[in-house]
Amino acid sequence: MEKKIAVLKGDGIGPEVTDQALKVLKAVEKTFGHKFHYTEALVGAVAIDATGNPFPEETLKVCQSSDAILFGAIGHPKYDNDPKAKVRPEQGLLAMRKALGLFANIRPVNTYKILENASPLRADLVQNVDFVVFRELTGGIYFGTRGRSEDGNMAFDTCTYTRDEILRISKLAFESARQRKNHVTLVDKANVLASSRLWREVVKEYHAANFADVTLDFMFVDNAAMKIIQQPAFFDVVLTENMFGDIITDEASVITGSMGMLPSASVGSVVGLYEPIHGSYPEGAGLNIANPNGAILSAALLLETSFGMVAEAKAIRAAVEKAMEDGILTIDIRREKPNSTTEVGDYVANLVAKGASVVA
Ligand SMILES: NC(=O)C1=CN([C@@H]2O[C@H](COP(=O)(O)OP(=O)(O)OC[C@H]3O[C@@H](n4cnc5c(N)ncnc54)[C@H](O)[C@@H]3O)[C@@H](O)[C@H]2O)C=CC1
Ligand SMILES: CC(C)CC(=O)C(=O)O
Ligand SMILES: [Mg+2]
Repeated sequence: MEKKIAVLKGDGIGPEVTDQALKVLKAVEKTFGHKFHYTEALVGAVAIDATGNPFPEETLKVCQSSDAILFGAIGHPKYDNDPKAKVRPEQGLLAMRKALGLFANIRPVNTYKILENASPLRADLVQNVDFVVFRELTGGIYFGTRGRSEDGNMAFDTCTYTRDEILRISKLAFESARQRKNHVTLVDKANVLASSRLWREVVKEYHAANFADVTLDFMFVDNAAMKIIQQPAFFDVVLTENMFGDIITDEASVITGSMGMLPSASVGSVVGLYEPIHGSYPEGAGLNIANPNGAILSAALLLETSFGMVAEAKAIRAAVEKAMEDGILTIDIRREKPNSTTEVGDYVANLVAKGASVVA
């Protein structure tokens, strides 16, 4: 049966990188004999401009009636630079995650031999880095009560978590560890925060009762930020709350050579959403310079996770790697004679179109 994909390109470089992922999905359709149906919908600043709402009802409906969602990025400097803006693109992103129940954001961090020299870290530290961050996505400080005093001199944000919110993502992280190196690190700030102490308590109990065969350790987030640079190969599965996961995955992305390389899958009970971890990179928008690999690899995650198309996902990943080995690299990776966003998309799509056997 024809699979339905909602396409939410968003703002800035979002449309440019999503277009490359779409090219690659179309190549998959051809090569593997599938038929996908794409429906575009608005989110972010473009949605505010068109409707006044960063996540319009119509977009929610499109998402709910799709089998998977491909998302670009949102965000625009006209809102970033206006602290008094009443409606912001980011509200659309958060509303979408909440409305679709996307409680787990899964961000794989793996390095490529060909990119070892693009990393700010020494090659010996980068080798064999392969970990995955399970970031809680619909709780914590991004969703807590916030406010500002009437005189404007005080502001607050609150971080809350419930036992159930911690349990459901912990289950996914431990299950993933069993398929990997059997090692989970809970990253928190339990020496200071009550919410982190609840995370520790719940994860410890849950581990002992259900996943005692998995190695579990605990690390304060400031230490984790250091360890990701000092010894990134230490990590296998990182389990953490919303804001810590947001911050440490941007940090981790540069180990691979560029922020533009990392894909992610957001899952819950309704429909999966797939997006590169980066934002709308406004300075790069319209210049055809952004690295589309994070978006393309997000399409691979979509096929694998939402459609169970493992060979197709493998073909995309192999094509991305082969393109880089063939020297097809955007300016974030190679400053001399870089390739454009569209050149990378065309090259990867071509490799996939040449046939699964060529690249798999
Ligand atoms: N999921 C989303 O839609 C996200 C949206 N944002 C929004 O994006 C806007 C810009 O935020 P920033 O903090 O500048 O984060 P950003 O992720 O957009 O860009 C940070 C830096 O990363 C690099 N970069 C990002 N994507 C790249 C790509 N595909 N290829 C090459 N280099 C890339 C660029 O050097 C850029 O200056 C803001 O409005 C922010 O709120 C930020 C993060 C996530
Ligand atoms: C609006 C932010 C929470 C988006 C972000 O930085 C992310 O999801 O990585
Ligand atoms: Mg982020």
